[in-house]
Amino acid sequence: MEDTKIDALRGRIDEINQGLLDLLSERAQIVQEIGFEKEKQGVPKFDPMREKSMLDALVIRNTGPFEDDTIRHLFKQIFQASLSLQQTEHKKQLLVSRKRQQADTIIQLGSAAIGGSKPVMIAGPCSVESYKQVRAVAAALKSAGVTVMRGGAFKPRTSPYDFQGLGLEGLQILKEVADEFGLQTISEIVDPAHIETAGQYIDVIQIGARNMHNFELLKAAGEVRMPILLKRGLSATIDEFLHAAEYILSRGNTQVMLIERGIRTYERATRNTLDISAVPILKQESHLPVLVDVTHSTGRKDIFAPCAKAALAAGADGIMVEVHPNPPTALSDAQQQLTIEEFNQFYAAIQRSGLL
Ligand SMILES: O=C(O)C(=O)C[C@]1(C(=O)O)C=C[C@@H](O)C=C1
Repeated sequence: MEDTKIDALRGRIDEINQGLLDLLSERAQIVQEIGFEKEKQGVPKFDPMREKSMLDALVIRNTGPFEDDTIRHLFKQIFQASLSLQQTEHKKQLLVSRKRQQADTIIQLGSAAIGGSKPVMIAGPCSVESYKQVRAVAAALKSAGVTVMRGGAFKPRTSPYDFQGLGLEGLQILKEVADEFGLQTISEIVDPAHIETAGQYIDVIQIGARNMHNFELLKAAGEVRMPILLKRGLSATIDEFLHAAEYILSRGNTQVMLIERGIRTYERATRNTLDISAVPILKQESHLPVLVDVTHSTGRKDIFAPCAKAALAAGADGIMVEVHPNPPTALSDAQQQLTIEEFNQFYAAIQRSGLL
């Protein structure tokens, strides 16, 4: 007898659930429309004042049996779900989003197609120190078959007393050596005023981890029509990283490569923590090429090779590593740069793995 009563009540609850679901879905569609409108007008999605006035109106009309606080809590959940619906829609609209562009972006750098079917190796000294030093690395890369060289001319360092780079002279050295060996070059630019002129000397502008949130620099990088290598900020979430890339694409420069370089965590066994999961997530969420910098993420030569293999196995489009003819004398990152011989061994090990 009792069971029949519960069954009947449950039957009514099932009907109410259906009614609530229909209403929630209808509400969600309206929320999406508001979201599109806000997107067009550039208005923030979250509107705490509107939420507060809705909650106040609801508790005034609340006749129980739920407490006012419970009503507030339940509706706050609905608002939160609505907000994240608007944000998911917003993400799909991003130019960097895989939802917006299915096909992989491929960046042609001489003979290397970054983001194409074959991953690439990018190597070079941390800092450009002299013509002789860069030339020695370039010759080694050339004979190993590596065609893209990195080298820092402007060096944003933690301490203002550390070597700050050769600046323009460093870019000139890179150009001279790249022309001689037929290499493509990547170098960091830190000042929006240098973005225009960088194209005369280098093939790819790098925006460093410390500048990932420098929006004026990102905007300037969006104005040029040359490839940009954007490093993930030290404490940047994947979402923030993608939005930084969006700044560049939104200005019309679609040639952007992302590079995971380790994030700051409590772990001290490595210089930073290589966020390997960022690789497949970025590949899923975005059509842009994704590279991994094994030098800065780990800071440990002894684990470069396994970490590079892990990155490639996770879907990375390339690896970046630092090489110096004589690391102990290097003006920056002396501890973590490979000698030319170590680089050759490292590169051979990666090639033997069949991942590159
Ligand atoms: O009214 C809005 O502006 C909405 O975006 C809708 C809505 C809601 O779910 O009612 C969603 C998020 C905002 O924080 C406020 C309200």
